[in-house]
Amino acid sequence: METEEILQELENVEAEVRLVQEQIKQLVDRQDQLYERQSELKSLLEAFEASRGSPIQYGGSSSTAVENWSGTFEWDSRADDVRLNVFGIPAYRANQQEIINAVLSGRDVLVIMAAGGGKSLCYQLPAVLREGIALVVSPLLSLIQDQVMCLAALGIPAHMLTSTTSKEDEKFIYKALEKGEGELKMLYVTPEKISKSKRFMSKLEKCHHAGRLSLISIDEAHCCSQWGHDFRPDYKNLGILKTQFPDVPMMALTVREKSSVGKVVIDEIAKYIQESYPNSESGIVYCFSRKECEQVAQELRQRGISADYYHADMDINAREKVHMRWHLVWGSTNQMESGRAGRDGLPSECLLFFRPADVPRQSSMVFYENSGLQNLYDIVRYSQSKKQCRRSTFFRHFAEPLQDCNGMCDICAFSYEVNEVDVTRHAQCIISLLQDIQDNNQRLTMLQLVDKMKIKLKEIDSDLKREEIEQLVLQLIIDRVLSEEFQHTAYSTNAYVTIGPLAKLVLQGKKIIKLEISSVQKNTADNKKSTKRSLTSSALEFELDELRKELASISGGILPHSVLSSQLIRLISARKPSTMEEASSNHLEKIIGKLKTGKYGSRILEVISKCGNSEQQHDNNAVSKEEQGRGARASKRTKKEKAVVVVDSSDDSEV
Ligand SMILES: Nc1ncnc2c1ncn2[C@@H]1O[C@H](COP(=O)(O)OP(=O)(O)OP(=O)(O)O)[C@@H](O)[C@H]1O
Ligand SMILES: [Mg+2]
Repeated sequence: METEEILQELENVEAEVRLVQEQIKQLVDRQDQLYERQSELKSLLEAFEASRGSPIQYGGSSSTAVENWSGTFEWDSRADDVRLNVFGIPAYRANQQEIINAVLSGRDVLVIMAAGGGKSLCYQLPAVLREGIALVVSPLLSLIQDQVMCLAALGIPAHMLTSTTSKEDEKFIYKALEKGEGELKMLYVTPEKISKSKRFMSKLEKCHHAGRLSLISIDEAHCCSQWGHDFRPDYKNLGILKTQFPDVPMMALTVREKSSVGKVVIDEIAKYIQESYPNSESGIVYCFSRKECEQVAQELRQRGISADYYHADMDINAREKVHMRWHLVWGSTNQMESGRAGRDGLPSECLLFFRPADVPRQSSMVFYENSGLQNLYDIVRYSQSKKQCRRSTFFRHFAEPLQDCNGMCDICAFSYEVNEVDVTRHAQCIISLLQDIQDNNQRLTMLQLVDKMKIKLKEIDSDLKREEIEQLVLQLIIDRVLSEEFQHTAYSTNAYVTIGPLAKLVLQGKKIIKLEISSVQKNTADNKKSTKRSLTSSALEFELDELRKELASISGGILPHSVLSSQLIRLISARKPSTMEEASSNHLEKIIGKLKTGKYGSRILEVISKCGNSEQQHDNNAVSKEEQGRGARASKRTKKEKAVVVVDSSDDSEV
């Protein structure tokens, strides 16, 4: 062989070695990811077993014994006292007490709870009750600051050790860890601190060695998943904490995607059917998919409603059987054509359950249809509107002469108090966030964008609720400030949110964005009292909201919801306590606890009495509004004679 030939072949062989090495690296990475996903799925299964109370058999071994954490424990009264009188929280939400009991019993706990579900209390309350210092790992500075400020406002000595911590604070913290000097109950760090700072880890070891490390909590634990959009490499190294401190109870907390058929919606539908149609009238309910039909029909049967499902995948005999027995049938269809009820000309009722999170599911199915997206966005505008009479929208859409609605739609029948809130700066925030994401060649689905905005909006001191952020993103899409972009994968089509043609006008302040927010729950027509309460409470709620903003700024810049949560505002408005302490059964301390009563009680009572005086005024208005609404509803309800159709939408081909 000539030298050239040898050299040539050597070059080819080396090039191939490099290629094979690259492929091996990719396969090893892929293997890591798969191992990661495997352990995630196993822990999700265990959590699911725990929540169902029965082990799930699958390929791997699984036999999780589920202890009963909702029993009584020696710390119950202390925990109740701290929950009410320190955190100002009147009652536990679902699963919180069980989680807290498991942690206080020294167990490691994986908490999978919906966004806004109340995960923080699950580690903050045990931290207060246990001796020593609780360590909390959280991925975002803004989240850490928010929690440390809230805790400080409650008198709980909490500190953060991050890149922004001053030398002096750092010294104080290290002394508290190492020697137990100074007041430190909760220490918040970012995952980087654990994986990069040897000095910190040595202090933490000394703290543990002295028996002062009470609890370790990993918040936003989904950041350890390489599959998620929030993946944080430093989260992958947090396992070191369990290795180093095996006897310290450890919690990982994350957010479960809301189930495709929310339990809350099912409860609402069941309640509506049982209350509105108690005499077993028949009706049809349309769902988004065949799977949801089966799911929801089953859920309703569990609530005592005789329901069955009916869709194109069933064989003809099964369909025939269900059709003959028709009482309440779930049809699978698309949601957009709601309102097919009453085609026989008789009075009927139609209920459309709409939530913004449904839209990406729909848009990824219709985007390639001729004017599919436009039709969908028209329905979204119709569903989101809190001011536009629903029937007039239909008349206009079908170019029919406008007729008087006479209270036949919810907008005309119930008097919402709708505020048009200027959310231009929120919109600008969303656009710049998307700009950053796109500059990093990333993309966000609507729900991922909402998750990120929830955190970001706290920085601009906005307490827009999650559903209002979802509503805003949708409105920006409809107004072409944002757009949807679709990408096919092997299994599905994903809808992403990108910057739209009119974004620039918003950034330049040339386009104002307003959001319709109904500040008053629609006042049910059940009785004058509830109308009075809802109208009066709207004024009282508004005043209390103003008060919490004022008190928050006085108390050193904590966030308004740390002074009074929206739920506490609603409770106070509903109960209108007249005294602070035990003088009467309905006293403020019972609602917001000792600490908040001591700090804010007199101001709150002042606002209640001020609003109470103007209540008379509201009464008169409320009664007259109620009479009008009641009259309209009366005429509508008497008109309903026969079968009820509770329709989510319709598609003849499948029913
Ligand atoms: N049992 C309760 N009753 C009333 N309010 C509660 C309760 N538990 C928590 N909260 C309040 O609910 C709000 C959300 O709680 P928290 O921030 O802990 O939710 P989260 O589950 O961490 O949400 P996210 O997933 O968005 O981080 C807070 O204002 C908190 O004070
Ligand atoms: Mg949280």
